[in-house]
Amino acid sequence: MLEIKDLHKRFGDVVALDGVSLSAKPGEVVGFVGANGAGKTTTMRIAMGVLASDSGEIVYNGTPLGSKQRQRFGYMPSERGLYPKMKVGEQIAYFGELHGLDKAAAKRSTADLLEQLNLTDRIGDNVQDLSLGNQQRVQLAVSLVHDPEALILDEPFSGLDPIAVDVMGTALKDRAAAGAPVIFSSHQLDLIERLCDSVVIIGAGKIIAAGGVEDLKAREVKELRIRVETIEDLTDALPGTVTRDGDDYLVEDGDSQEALRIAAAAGRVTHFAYDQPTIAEIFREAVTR
Ligand SMILES: Nc1ncnc2c1ncn2[C@@H]1O[C@H](COP(=O)(O)OP(=O)(O)OP(=O)(O)O)[C@@H](O)[C@H]1O
Repeated sequence: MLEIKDLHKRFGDVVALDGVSLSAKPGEVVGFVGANGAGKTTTMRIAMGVLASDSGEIVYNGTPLGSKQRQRFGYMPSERGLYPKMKVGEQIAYFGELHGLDKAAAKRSTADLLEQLNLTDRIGDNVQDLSLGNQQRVQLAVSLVHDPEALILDEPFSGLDPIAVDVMGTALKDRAAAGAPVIFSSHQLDLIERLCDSVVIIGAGKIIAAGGVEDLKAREVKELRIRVETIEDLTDALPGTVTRDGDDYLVEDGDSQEALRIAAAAGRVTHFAYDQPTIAEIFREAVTR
């Protein structure tokens, strides 16, 4: 388990982090979201030892995270960090060796990743000759080449086309399925909803909401949505405050069993469930609270 505990960080007068804590269990994919300047990059840099905190600690499997263990982590920094004039294959293998793989293992892992990321035919190209999206795939390969125990990725999906998003998403899910805790930041909340087990929302250096994706959604259920095959208008008949959304009835503050009885008496009920908010709605609600 990777635990980021009570981080504080100032840059001069700017309080960047004011008691930030979050954690990821083995196999858990955690989405880290927040407005621009909220503190995501600062948190991830501190977790990876690139930046020192003023206070707080990073704990991995019960003990403070040391540099040797960090070497076994995979990290995608926001500023990226590829050598533009180095060939794709050589570059990925080079980073593998830097993280402790022998030459043969680094080569093998590079070939596997290039295939997984649909980059095999670019193996001999200089990184600078690739599109930005493909450079990002190489960056992901660099962070995965040593079969990392944990992943910390700063906006790995920014600027990717939908196919590349799927490739990247699958790569992250595979790594989590192999037992790695995965934390990544993103502004693409639909992706967070699709890929993550948990979400942590940061606002102005503080955690403002956190929890399992399903739990967060269930906690803030909205209206009861009813679809019924009938030519009758049930707006006045249904209990509580009733509004229409297309052919659907949205019932707020009404007794659900009574609503079901009335709907079923009018016709065949084809949908009867509480609407759940999207992660994007939960985020907007949390940051404006
Ligand atoms: N090196 C630095 N020097 C001074 N201030 C900094 C530095 N790095 C970050 N900050 C400030 O710390 C705060 C948090 O920034 P951070 O980059 O962590 O936010 P973020 O959530 O990653 O934002 P974004 O979504 O825009 O990438 C901001 O107010 C930022 O201006």
